[in-house]
Amino acid sequence: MTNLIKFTKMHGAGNDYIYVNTLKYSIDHPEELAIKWSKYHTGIGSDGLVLIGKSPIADFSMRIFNADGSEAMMCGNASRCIGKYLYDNKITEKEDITLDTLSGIKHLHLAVSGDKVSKVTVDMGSPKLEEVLVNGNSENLVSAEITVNNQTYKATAISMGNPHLVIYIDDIEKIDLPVIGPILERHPFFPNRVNVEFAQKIDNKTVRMRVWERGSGITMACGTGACATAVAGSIIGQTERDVEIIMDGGSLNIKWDEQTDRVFMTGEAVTVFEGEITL
Ligand SMILES: N[C@H](CCC[C@H](N)C(=O)O)C(=O)O
Repeated sequence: MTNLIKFTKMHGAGNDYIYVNTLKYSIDHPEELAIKWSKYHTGIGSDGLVLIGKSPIADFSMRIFNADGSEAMMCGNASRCIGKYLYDNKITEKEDITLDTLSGIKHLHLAVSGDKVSKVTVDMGSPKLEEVLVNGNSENLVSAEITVNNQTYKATAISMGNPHLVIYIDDIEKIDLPVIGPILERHPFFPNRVNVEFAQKIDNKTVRMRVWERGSGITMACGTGACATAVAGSIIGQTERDVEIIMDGGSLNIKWDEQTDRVFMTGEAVTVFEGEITL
């Protein structure tokens, strides 16, 4: 029996995922499908697979699988796209939605124009300094030295529900991301691997950032990575708390609220196409 699954390809600032509504189509081996469907030549082509589902504690749930099949705890760009998916497809009429994720419940606020969502703001919660393992001891990295390929960088490790290593440098063009990204992703400090962001301050409110994502490699953008970049920039005194993060595929506004300690991410969400694929 063939089993046809309807999917939607969406992106946020160029970070593209395949979205499946599991309220209608059940998916029991997402790890395998994320690998197969993410391939650009033989699959649909994406940075990973996102499952939208129901939740006993929130309006909806999100699960996200990287292109290598590993499951991520949180995804900023996917959470915005889910807001658009739910509203544009008339699955909800709410403009404020709660989303159950592996890193807790996130709140989405939709900006609607006509009958479609144009932008989404996500309350990404409070950032934490990510604990890393240095010589067997748990430590925080704040502008701390990390050496790869005989080059020493100043790095800050932040958790936005998932782990990020943010490195501010003077000239982002000098970084050979395909070479250094995978080495840092698997640096011994991070036994569970890490998402890697290289950032260059343009001014106090603007940062250029490129990302190597754990499990997916170079992506055009990363929502949690943009949040981590803004938080790290503010902690090490490079930037203000309200910044524009410019990535290869577009930019996101990140506000780290002083009163509540919560990070708010705002940006676009775009539907690219819909299709059907056989399981
Ligand atoms: N692209 C996502 C993050 C995926 C994170 C994933 N690569 C991991 O933590 O393993 C974002 O927009 O936040």
